[in-house]
Amino acid sequence: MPKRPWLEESDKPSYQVLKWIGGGGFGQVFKVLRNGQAVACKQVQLDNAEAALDEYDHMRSLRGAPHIATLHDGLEFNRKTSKLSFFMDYYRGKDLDRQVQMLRGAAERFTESQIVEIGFQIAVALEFCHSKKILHQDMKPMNSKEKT
Ligand SMILES: Nc1ncnc2c1ncn2[C@@H]1O[C@H](COP(=O)(O)OP(=O)(O)OP(=O)(O)O)[C@@H](O)[C@H]1O
Repeated sequence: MPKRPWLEESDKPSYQVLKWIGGGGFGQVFKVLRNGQAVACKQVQLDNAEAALDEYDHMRSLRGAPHIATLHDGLEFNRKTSKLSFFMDYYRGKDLDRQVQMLRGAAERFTESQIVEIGFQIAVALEFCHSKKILHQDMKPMNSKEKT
């Protein structure tokens, strides 16, 4: 397990899972209650520890970036489940993929000004990443959420 000074090892998580949000091959995202606050928790298996630590480091350097979820302090490794967890601001609402599906189902579409606003926000966020020499590499509608 690669060492990081801020890595906390424990048998007992510091949070309570409220619901599963989604996930891909690499990790799963949950809405959790931590320190009395609802936050998003990304959980990754130990096999993907290097990638998870990289994502954590990148998110640390993106703190304060416009339109990017802010990372919270604390990276936890649970010895019992062999899972790494890190935390960020939780965004309610549907991801862009789901919104498009719903609009399509109702034979509707985003308006031109909505498309411009969404595209602009994504471009601003990516520009910030690039200014920190970070490439997203997995930009897709499912990874974009509406701020409600
Ligand atoms: N901070 C957050 N608040 C609310 N929902 C989130 C947050 N971060 C991610 N999600 C949602 O959780 C789901 C999974 O996110 P994740 O970033 O793990 O996606 P992925 O890229 O598909 O997975 P992987 O990185 O494992 O390939 C997506 O639907 C995403 O919109």
